[in-house]
Amino acid sequence: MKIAPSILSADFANLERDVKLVEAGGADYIHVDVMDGQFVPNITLGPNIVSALRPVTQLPLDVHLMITEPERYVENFAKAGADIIVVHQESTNHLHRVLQMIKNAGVKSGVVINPATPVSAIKEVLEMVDLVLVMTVNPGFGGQAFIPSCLAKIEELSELRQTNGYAYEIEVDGGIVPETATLCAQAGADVFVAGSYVYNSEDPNGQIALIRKAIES
Ligand SMILES: O=C(CO)[C@@H](O)[C@H](O)COP(=O)(O)O
Ligand SMILES: [Fe+2]
Repeated sequence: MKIAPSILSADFANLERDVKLVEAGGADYIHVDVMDGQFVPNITLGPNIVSALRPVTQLPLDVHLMITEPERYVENFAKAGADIIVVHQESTNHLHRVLQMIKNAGVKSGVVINPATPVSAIKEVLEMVDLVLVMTVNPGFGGQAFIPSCLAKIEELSELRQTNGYAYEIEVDGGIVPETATLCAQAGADVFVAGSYVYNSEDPNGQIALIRKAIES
């Protein structure tokens, strides 16, 4: 079970401090939300922030691309120091090609589906990815409420993994707090992204410990 704090809710004027803080508190990945103002109605950061963060942490950088036609930028993010690059099924006409590009760049690849997208839409690429991300909110913003209908997709992905011997991790992102993390863990999730729950607190590492307790109990 892994916890991936999302820096979307960190203090952008103190990113180094906020990344080092959660690393010391037992985070497993640093989740980096990249938004382009087109695929989603918000703009965040680009490869230059990933390269600035690379030397400040030993943790894998889990880069969630919410951008149209990610094939235009995956190589830039790989060069910047991303360890895992995750692309939306809905963002490209060439999902297989972009996943191959990520692999060829020497980086782990992930595919992500929005709440309205079924698992069947990514069936053909499940054997080639290292991670499948199930959005449990509509992408674009932190602090939204968890959408319970997404749990069935986590169960489906968990069953498909077991039946076919696939190797992907199942990550969940959006509205993760101890209660929803427990439901996702029961459904088969392994990686838990949490932004506002961790960073909108006086004690981010206390919040990480509470999620850890919920998913490991
Ligand atoms: O990808 C996204 C939002 O699009 C996330 O990674 C958010 O950062 C999650 O925020 P919380 O729901 O945990 O506040
Ligand atoms: Fe994300």
